[in-house]
Amino acid sequence: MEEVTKQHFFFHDKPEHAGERESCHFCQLRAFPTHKDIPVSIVNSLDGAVIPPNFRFIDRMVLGDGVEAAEDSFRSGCSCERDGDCQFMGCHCLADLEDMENSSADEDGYQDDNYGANGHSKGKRKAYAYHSHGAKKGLLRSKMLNSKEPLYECHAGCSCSKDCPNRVVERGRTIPLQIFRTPDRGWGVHAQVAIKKGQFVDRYLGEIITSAEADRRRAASAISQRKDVYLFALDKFTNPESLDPRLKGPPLEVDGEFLSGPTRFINHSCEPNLRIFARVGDHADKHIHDLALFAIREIAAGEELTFDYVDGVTEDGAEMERGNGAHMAKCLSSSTMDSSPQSSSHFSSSPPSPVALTLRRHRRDEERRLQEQFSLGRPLPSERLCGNGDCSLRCCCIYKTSGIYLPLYILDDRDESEDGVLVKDILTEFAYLVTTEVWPSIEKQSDVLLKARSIEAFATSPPVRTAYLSFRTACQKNDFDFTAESRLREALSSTLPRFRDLVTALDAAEQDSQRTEMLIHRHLQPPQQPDQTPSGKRAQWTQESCIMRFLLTIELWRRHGERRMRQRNWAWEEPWMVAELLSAVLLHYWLMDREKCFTREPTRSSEQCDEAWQDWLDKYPLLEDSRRDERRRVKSPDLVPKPLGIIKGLDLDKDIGYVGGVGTAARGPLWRDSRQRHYDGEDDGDGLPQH
Ligand SMILES: C[S@@+](CC[C@H](N)C(=O)[O-])C[C@H]1O[C@@H](n2cnc3c(N)ncnc32)[C@H](O)[C@@H]1O
Repeated sequence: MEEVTKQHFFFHDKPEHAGERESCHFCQLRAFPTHKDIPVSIVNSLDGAVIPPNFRFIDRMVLGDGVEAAEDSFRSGCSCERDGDCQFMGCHCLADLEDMENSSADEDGYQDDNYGANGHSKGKRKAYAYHSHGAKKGLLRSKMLNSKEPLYECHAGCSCSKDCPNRVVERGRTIPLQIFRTPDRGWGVHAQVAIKKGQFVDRYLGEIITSAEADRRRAASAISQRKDVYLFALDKFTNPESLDPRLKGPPLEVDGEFLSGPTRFINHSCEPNLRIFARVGDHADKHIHDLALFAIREIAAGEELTFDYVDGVTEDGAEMERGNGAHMAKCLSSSTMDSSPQSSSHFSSSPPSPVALTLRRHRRDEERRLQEQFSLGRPLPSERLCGNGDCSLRCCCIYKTSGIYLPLYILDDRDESEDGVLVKDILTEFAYLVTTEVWPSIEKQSDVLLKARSIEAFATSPPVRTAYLSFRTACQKNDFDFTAESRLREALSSTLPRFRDLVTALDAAEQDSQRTEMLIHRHLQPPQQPDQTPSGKRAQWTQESCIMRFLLTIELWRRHGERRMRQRNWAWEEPWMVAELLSAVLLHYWLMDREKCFTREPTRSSEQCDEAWQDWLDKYPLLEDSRRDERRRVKSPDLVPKPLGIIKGLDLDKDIGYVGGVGTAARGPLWRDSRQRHYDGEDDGDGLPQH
């Protein structure tokens, strides 16, 4: 404290610091209630520069004209009985969190208290972002540090106490900070105490202004590029499809140039030690979310604090893995490197504002690209499997591949299977053989190719991959033993009749949205099983319900694609055919998985999902409504699959994969029955073979 006061006098003593005396930044800082215990100090031992006289320190966000917080009637908080309950999925504040289905442990070796070593749930699922006990208590978990997920915290509207473990940002800065004069980059910030990896440092404060006002200020600024480094868009939840008009965009921005806290003086680095996170308290205020800075590694006392102003987004719009060499090269090349010996090599010597401008452009391009994806058949994030856009059930949100419902993993193809067979050939061959099995009546080779191509497009699409990962996770969590192929075949074969009936029921309910929604919800969720609980029931997955969920999920996606003319060849005529084909897809994925054809990549950002969609849309362009166009497109060389049998050395039925249909163990696949009936001229009434 004493030292801080000396620095204060150091400033004020000299005549050239008259400006500081007049605006007295230090008086402002001293006025903060926290100043005694966790002061912010200002020190300049290099030159006569003072903090700009028109700058004012603030300790909370200031709402500019036209910016409003949510009305009280929209506010809500959790009603957890004990503070400890605010760490679990049941806490209302965590309701928007991605379901950490696959994530009971993170790379810190962190394991949920309520999960056994094998990851089986013993009770409630822990979901909040911070470590809850031990030396790391209150620090952000590594899983979060590496992600771009927002932080959802408890807040004033909650029933928990101020000591609730999920109020880290709300409790505020705990580290004394010092604004100091750097030799080459104006002011910078350091702490005279060590900071732990995952520790909250402070919020980036400023005036929250409308996007129009931000544009006006940019234009008015003599050097508008410079202005950009103080403006941060609050766009974490911006979504053109949002039902909330405040989140549709363009987003509000925080201007820290004239009103801000000490973090406004933190410089940019390509090798930062801090990262900025969106933090939400009351969900009604997502449009004015906080920007919270956390340490992403251990920081020594006195080390300058820095963050990457563009956080890994490069000029060409790609998001690169942090710490990766390419990211570093791009980050550095976007500004001139200062090679002077006294400056550390990771600081660029010129302001990174051109990158910030590029980022803005990149965001606009990104939005355009997304709109194009939606127009080509990617489902809108607002679409739900059950068809009700207001439905908030997690199971209905598989199309939402950004924000809080970003899948935790992406299923990617390896180049080769364990036995050295090209994975892309396996999928192409699968689609081709299924086509010739199921539709033997298609005679023209070009029509067979077209049909096969559409089956391949369906089977390799992102929603089918996501559904398979959920299936696999559920099987593992519930100890369903499908290690023997025969077991999965048996389970599939006994599920088929019910699934076929469900498809028939969905067809019948086509005009009745309520009944459709009810049918879908019933089959996407675990069924209720008798139990000792007070209600006498407990939701519990069974083998059959897991299979039903997979089949129904991809069936709804098939219907979606068909409706949107994504692939009109996804019209598969009859319920039994749908049931058989979708079962064949599941069995095929399972077999390919067993042969190590896939990798499971942790999702780092929504851009990764966008990429997966883009790859798929590029590979399977939208078929136009006219046959003529389909033919023309399918003739393009990269669209024509290899003709049957030319994939040398690959015999799917024997080596890997599966094309034979599921049906019943005794009678074989349903399509064989149907073909038989077709040849015999037989008709068994409903056109369905009996199981
Ligand atoms: C948000 S301010 C940071 C505080 C600033 N140094 C100051 O004195 O006010 C951003 C400005 O700091 C400077 N700056 C930040 N990081 C820099 C870096 N790595 N190299 C050079 N200048 C940097 C640029 O002038 C930039 O416009």
